[in-house]
Amino acid sequence: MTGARVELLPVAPEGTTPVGVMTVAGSDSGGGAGIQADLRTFALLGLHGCVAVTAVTVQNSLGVSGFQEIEPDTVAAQIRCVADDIGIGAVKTGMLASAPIIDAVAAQCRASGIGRDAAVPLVVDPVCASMHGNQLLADSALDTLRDNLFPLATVVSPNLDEVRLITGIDVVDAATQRDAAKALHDLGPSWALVKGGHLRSSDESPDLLYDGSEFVELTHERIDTPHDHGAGDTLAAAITCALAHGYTVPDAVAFAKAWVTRGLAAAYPLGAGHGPVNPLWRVGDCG
Ligand SMILES: Nc1ncnc2c1ncn2[C@@H]1O[C@H](COP(=O)(O)OP(=O)(O)O)[C@@H](O)[C@H]1O
Ligand SMILES: Cc1ncc(COP(=O)(O)OP(=O)(O)O)c(N)n1
Repeated sequence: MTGARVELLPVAPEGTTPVGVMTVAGSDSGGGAGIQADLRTFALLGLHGCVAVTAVTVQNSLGVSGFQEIEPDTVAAQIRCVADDIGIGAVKTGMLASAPIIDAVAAQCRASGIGRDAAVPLVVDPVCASMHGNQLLADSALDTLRDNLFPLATVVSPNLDEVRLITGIDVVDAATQRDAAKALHDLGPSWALVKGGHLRSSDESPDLLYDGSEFVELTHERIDTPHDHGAGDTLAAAITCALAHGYTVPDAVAFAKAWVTRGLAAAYPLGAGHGPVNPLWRVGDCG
């Protein structure tokens, strides 16, 4: 399957330093989601990707069979040492696993000038579970996520399962998607993005962005594929790249939506389960 042409981000000339971005997320041993998906998108969009590992998952195309968390101080130290030396244009969070890790990340973001009211935009993708339903965030961490991290975010990007856990709203149509965007925005981020990938009732995959006054509807045709592992990570990683290049949030999300749709059109089977969204089409495009 081939996809539509996608607008790309500026690439630094050889030998010059690309714009830097950071992901604060878990490792996926199967390479489909988490840090591995983020770094693929960062690299293929021409950015320098830095990493703060929060957890190491034992995962393949069939699901997550376990994970080991990283010490909260070590997570914060990774952010600090990168921010102090390399500098970053935007930061994304993914799997944060526990309340102590969220607290450490939020405190370090405040200290390093990362967040909605600071110089460096923060994209919070509130990963709660894998696509197979394996839990990736402790239940006890939901309050911490809502109270300590959401108010720091430039944009939050939950899927519909995460919306239900965070706001209690069951999104089933455009009206409830708006209700959810308002409830998420009330938690403090500059923008709330309610992803509609799990709304399977139409030929489209409608996402809704809201900043407290303006709703922006972003929709693309639904790609008919079971290989959508890492779609949320890929979208949030591309938003992060575009923000680092100075895009506004609506423009960054529109760019990222086109990027993830193209990756879904190029998705490939892997193992016995769900294959990943595939930004590797870019490699062929370059050749
Ligand atoms: N089959 C699909 N076709 C087109 N876009 C999709 C499809 N599935 C998901 N998306 C898009 O991919 C992004 C991630 O979507 P979603 O599946 O809702 O989140 P998550 O991967 O976090 O569960 C969103 O922009 C969504 O609209
Ligand atoms: C380490 C890690 N981070 C995030 C995820 C979530 O990805 P996925 O299972 O594809 O679910 P979506 O959020 O994309 O629906 C993961 N599995 N592992």
